[in-house]
Amino acid sequence: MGEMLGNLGSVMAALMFIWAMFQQYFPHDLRRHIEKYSHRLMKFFYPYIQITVPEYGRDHFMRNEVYTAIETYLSSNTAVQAKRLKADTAKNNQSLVLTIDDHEEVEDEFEGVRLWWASSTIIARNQTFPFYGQPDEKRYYRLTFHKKHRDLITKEYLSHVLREGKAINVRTRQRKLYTNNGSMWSHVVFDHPATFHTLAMEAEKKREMIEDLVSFSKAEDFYARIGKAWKRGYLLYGPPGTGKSTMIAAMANLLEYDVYDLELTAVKDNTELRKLLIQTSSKSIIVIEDIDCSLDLTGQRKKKKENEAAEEEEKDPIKKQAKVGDSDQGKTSKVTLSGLLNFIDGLWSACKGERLIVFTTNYMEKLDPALIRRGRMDKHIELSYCSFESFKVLARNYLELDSHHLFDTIEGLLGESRVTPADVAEHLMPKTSVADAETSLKSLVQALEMAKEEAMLKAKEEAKEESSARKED
Ligand SMILES: Nc1ncnc2c1ncn2[C@@H]1O[C@H](COP(=O)(O)OP(=O)(O)OP(=O)(O)O)[C@@H](O)[C@H]1O
Ligand SMILES: [Mg+2]
Repeated sequence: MGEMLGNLGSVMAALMFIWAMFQQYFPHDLRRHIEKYSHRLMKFFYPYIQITVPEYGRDHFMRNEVYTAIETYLSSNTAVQAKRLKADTAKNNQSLVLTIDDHEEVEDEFEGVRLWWASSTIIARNQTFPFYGQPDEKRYYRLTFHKKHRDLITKEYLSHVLREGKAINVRTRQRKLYTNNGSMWSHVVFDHPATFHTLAMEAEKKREMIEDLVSFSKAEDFYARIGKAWKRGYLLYGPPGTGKSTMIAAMANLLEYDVYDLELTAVKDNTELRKLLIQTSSKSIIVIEDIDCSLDLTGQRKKKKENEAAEEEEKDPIKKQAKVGDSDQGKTSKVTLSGLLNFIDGLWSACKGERLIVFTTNYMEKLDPALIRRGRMDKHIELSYCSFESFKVLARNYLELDSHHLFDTIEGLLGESRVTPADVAEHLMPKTSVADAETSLKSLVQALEMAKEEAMLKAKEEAKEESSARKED
């Protein structure tokens, strides 16, 4: 079949050449007639249908998504048949990707129906200046199948190929960590090793979190049905060193999402912020760390003052006249909380695809109520001081220990002191190459005893201050 198609291909190429000559030298009407009859003739003798998928879309800038999906599908399903393959490395990756080479043909089968894929190129010259234009290589895939299977192939097979290709692309892609520099994102490969397995947190809380994330990632139809954008907001709060950033990495690893670490202080104004958010891709987590520090939370108060001033100006026509021209600049000079929230709730939701948005803070109480009101951030997650359960996760990670005679002492001490998982992790980290688990645990016990004493002293002082304040009253 392949050979037959190959011969047919050469005949077609010859015909095309003759046709090009005709186009140049024959009058328009005659050309149209010949075109019509040649197509009819083709239909009669040639029982196959061909579908062509070019590498680049009409705008020539964006690589055709369908082409990419087909390329991936063919590399993993049928490339073994091809005798000539193209080898390339995946972007930023060491692994080798094999795709079928130009003018190579492979066969595929779908529900008992055979079909053929060929990869080809055409050299197109710049038509306006044929002598000066650079030859422009256009690559495309051509699918050939018998016309009696038209419905099966165009409806079911093609969507099967796209689905498969896209799924493989998602599985094998290198994930990225984006950071913003003004209104531009730049990225590095995201390679954080944190997982929910290594995250020190109560098992029940962890399970709930994983379920929430996984069901979100699978809920495309649900979100479409209820008419809500496929987005979910998390607010992670807790003291420094309790694992907020670590949890974000674990979330990204669990769902295989990219991470956009949005530094709001580097964003000039709400317009720039919108630009950045629109550029984010689907399957990503947008992170704003320390939201209380990076946002102009006084925005509202400032605005109020501005409004009062504006009212005064309204009353005073001379002042109003003087202000004309610069009134707009003041309003957009900074990213404001309302700018951020309006965009997240509003227009940005129209961007296709799933996205998580995560805010972190050390001070829940400092946050503007507008930010934490229910329905805005879907989930509030507290990461707190190290519990015994969390400690056990760390002991397993760092020391490969499930039990030890010091565990009971540690459990008691953890209940009476406030240390973060980061502090605990520091003591479990082997300091020398000969350090053993016993030494690490002993150093942790010492640290916990000190923390307990400090906590007791602090509590005493606070009680003293309180009683003296009461006496003064
Ligand atoms: N819950 C945890 N599980 C595992 N490791 C943790 C946890 N919390 C902290 N750590 C360890 O402590 C280090 C610091 O934690 P992390 O950066 O996640 O804290 P954070 O809550 O983001 O702090 P900050 O508020 O200062 O940003 C991590 O690199 C990790 O090794
Ligand atoms: Mg952090």
